[in-house]
Amino acid sequence: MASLPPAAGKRRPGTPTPPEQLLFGGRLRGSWGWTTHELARLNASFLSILRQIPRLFRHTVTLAWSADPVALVVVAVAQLGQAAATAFGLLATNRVLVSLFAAGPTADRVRDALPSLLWVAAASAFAATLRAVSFAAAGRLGPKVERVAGLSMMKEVIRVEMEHIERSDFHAVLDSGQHGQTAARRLIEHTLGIVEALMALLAVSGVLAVLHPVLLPLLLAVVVPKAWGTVRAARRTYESVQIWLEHVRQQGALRRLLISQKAAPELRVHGAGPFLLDQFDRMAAQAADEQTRLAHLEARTELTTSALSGLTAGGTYAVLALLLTNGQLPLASGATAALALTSGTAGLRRMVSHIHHLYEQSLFMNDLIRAREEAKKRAIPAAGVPVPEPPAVIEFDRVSFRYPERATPALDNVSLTIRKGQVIALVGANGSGKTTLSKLLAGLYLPTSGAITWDGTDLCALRRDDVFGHVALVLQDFQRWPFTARANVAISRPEDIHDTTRLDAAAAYAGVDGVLGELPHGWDTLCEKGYEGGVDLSGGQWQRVALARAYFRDADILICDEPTSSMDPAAEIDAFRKIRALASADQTIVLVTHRLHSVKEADVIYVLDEGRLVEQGDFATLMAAGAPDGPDTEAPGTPPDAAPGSTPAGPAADGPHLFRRLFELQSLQYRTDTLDAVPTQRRRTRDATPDQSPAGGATG
Ligand SMILES: Nc1ncnc2c1ncn2[C@@H]1O[C@H](COP(=O)(O)OP(=O)(O)OP(=O)(O)O)[C@@H](O)[C@H]1O
Repeated sequence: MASLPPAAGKRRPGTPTPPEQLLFGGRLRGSWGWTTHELARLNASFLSILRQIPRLFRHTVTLAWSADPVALVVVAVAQLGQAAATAFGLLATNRVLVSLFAAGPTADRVRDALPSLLWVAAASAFAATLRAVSFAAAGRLGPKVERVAGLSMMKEVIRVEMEHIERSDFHAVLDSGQHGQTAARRLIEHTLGIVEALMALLAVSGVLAVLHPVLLPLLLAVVVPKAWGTVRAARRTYESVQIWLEHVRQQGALRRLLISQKAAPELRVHGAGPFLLDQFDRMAAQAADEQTRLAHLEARTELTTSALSGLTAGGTYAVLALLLTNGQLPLASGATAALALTSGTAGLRRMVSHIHHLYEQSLFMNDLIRAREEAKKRAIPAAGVPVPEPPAVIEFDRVSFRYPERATPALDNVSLTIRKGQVIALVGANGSGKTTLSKLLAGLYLPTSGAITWDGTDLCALRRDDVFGHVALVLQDFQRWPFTARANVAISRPEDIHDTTRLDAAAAYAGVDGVLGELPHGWDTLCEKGYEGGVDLSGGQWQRVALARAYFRDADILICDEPTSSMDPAAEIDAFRKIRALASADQTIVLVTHRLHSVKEADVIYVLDEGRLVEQGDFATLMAAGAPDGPDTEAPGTPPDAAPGSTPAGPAADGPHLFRRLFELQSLQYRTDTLDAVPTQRRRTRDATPDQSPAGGATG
């Protein structure tokens, strides 16, 4: 293992360490919106934080009220009661001391002090009971606030238009918002902490004011150095956390990779394991150095603040002594004041710390609110024209679509028609726009220009939930839900999740019944390796599960995007046969595929090229187009200079009559592969029997 780098020392923001630069190209900032808090937190002074307290306080109370008003009232009453009990307890303590310090025999003095002592005990028991009540109510409030805050955001997020979900700027806002969920709970904790400390402080201040007015500023004098120390240490820690944030993130990424199942083969065979471990070790050493640096600084600050605190406390007690010797304060009151000062300074210290944390958490909470509001603005409209029946005709009229942050359109002026019960095939080279077209058809995206109509009504005007209700999807990058087999299939129609008869039918349809039947817990087996009882499926088996899921949805329009790319040839033929069979049951099938042999039976094949629709027709028409003796069907998008009906010397994947060319290319490839396989086979046979080969005979 390579030697470790020298101690990291204090690191300037924005300077990546060598492993960060080597593996991640610098800092791993991504587009996480919450990184914007770095500056906010580093630049905010304690005074500016203090100024925001009323607003934060209002916000927290509103949130808590919406989560559990009863618990909030209980906490408030209990805290007021605690403050009153503390003040009463201190005054009763004062009376105890007055009795004890009075003249006369000790037995009499103790007897005199006894009733006040009982009041002290009662006040302390009352305060303890209220503390427990407040603690229990706050414990009830915290999770509820977290739930309300989280739900309020997620409820909006799951309805955001796809187009916005894919925008990096909006994603950053969502990412920030996620941190606000736990922040909501902490916000409550710190607000309650501040209230509790404030109440205690008010009680103590009241008592001190009653004893002697000069004692109040003394209370502040003791706590100021500690408050300064707390804020300084907290700010230093934040600064360090923020500056080293990416470092920690990268370390986390490396740690996950080192134990990842997916990375395991390359970690071993390519020797990536030791290399990454070395980088990880360097990063860990740098992080440890930073911790050491912080600990040293903290010790220094602690020493300084303790010294200052000691000095101010000394001064305070000197003033107290002066008051006592001058006779301005009775001895008993002096003792009570000492007790009150101790408890007051502890309360003040707690308050300073809570205020700082409250501010920090409020930044995250603000993000949650922003994410919620932004999501609401970008939501799929809930209203629209109802779509009770599946459409007889879906039309694309000069539809173009451009992804956000992309310069060129993914679909360019596409016009086509899909009729109920048809099998439609979308074909074309990689990136030609097939998946995009099928997502527009499903209502996931709306056209940038042009219109998609369902029986004459513009898709944009339809109630989108109804549109989705008529569609089932098997996407190329379908979700492998880390749930049970049951949930994986039934998630397309969750209301029927317990309908095992329908589940079995879906599994049989997709040809995955055998595999699922052998799972250790049947339908309730977890399809996620790495957890107890969890299993993993092969790529082809997962694809069948996705197909079963689409079947289980029982929708009128089935869109299958490369549904068989991981299946073996027999499974693929079987899957296509079954998918096509659905069309005869009045379902409309849209098949996106590169396997051109499997679209022979499609009613219409639409051929896309760089976002444009360049050909359309059934298989026979498309194959005949441009053939030497075939019809001279000029395809949409055929370049004007291309000679109609001309046949190039060999198959090529572009130019006019694209479908025929692609098909011939695939057939030729298949024939070449088959022919290549023969000599290979012969070679293998020959190698296996050297004695029959000439070489084998010569050496034998
Ligand atoms: N989510 C996205 N954001 C930005 N651009 C995208 C997105 N999805 C696709 N594209 C771009 O849009 C174009 C069309 O992509 P699309 O996935 O529709 O093609 P495709 O024909 O389905 O390709 P393939 O055969 O490889 O699946 C491509 O240039 C692609 O890079």
